[in-house]
Amino acid sequence: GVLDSLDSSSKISNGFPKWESHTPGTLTPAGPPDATVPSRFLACVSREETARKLENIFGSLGQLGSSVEVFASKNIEAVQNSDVVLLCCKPQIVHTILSEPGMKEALEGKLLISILAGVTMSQITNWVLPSTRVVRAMPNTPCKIREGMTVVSNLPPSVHSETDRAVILKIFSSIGRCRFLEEKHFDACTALSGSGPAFACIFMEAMADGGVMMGLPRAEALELAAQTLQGAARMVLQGNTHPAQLKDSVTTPGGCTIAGLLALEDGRVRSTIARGIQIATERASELGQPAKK
Ligand SMILES: NC(=O)C1=CN([C@@H]2O[C@H](COP(=O)(O)OP(=O)(O)OC[C@H]3O[C@@H](n4cnc5c(N)ncnc54)[C@H](OP(=O)(O)O)[C@@H]3O)[C@@H](O)[C@H]2O)C=CC1
Ligand SMILES: O=C(O)[C@@H]1CCC=N1
Repeated sequence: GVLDSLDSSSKISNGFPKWESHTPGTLTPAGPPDATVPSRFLACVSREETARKLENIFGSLGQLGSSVEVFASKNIEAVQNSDVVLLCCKPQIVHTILSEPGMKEALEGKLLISILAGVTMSQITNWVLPSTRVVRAMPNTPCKIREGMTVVSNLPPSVHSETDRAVILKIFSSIGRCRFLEEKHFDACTALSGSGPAFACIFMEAMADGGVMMGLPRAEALELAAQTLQGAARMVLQGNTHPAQLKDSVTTPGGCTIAGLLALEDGRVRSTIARGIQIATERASELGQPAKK
């Protein structure tokens, strides 16, 4: 089911929020119609060429794909015909898009969800009319296979209805996990889960390289590395197990795991990774902001 109990007030034990088991759903309604499940999707791009590409992709998706209409350079028309608008352009051009003549009016009274890194709610709120309900979300690329992690900014009850919350959860928990957090954490979330797949892939590639160095064929080395990372991650998420516990349970006294762990620690692996998140967070905070002189 959806993770609607996972707001910032969820209980923490042993450093872990209490996770509910979560099977990502789909946006295709089963049973009676549900007002919180979008039934029509309008995808906006700027170029005809991209529009054709998207049409081919959606065309190959069968029933779900056929509910998507692609618009090239027709943002106003698409927004006029929508209840919920997902803003997914590059941070540098958001102001241009929101300043298109007629855009403010087209967005009046609507839910506007921005996935832009670094662009704050207050910036977006300043570019739209007061009746537009602005929300920030930070998804990541595993959303493509419904294994995403999306963080959504907390919804103040004075602005958002239960329907907004339900719509947001339907959208993002259909493509992975979804959690609400305060906006002040967004740059860190952008670095950790938004950029995180890239960091995880570097680690995965390095593990595979180590296997190749020791004579494993490349393809098998990569399979072993990827499935091992997936398995460890699932043990953490499904078992509410702390990574340190998992690590200790693999580590036989005097065995090979501790030998490998010490070599990694000599390379300052943990502080290097943690600093990577710190630097990416700092960079995220600069995106969508005026360039410093
Ligand atoms: N990549 C990631 O993992 C994540 C990215 N984000 C955020 O998502 C956003 C998009 O990033 P990314 O997907 O990499 O960027 P892309 O360049 O791949 O996508 C941007 C899209 O915006 C369209 N576009 C550009 N100008 C306009 C316009 N004037 N009107 C309508 N559509 C337009 C482009 O269409 P066309 O190709 O036709 O020009 C393109 O389809 C960024 O703000 C980023 O911060 C957030 C979370 C994760
Ligand atoms: O690198 C970026 O700016 C975007 C935001 C999060 C992931 N990619």
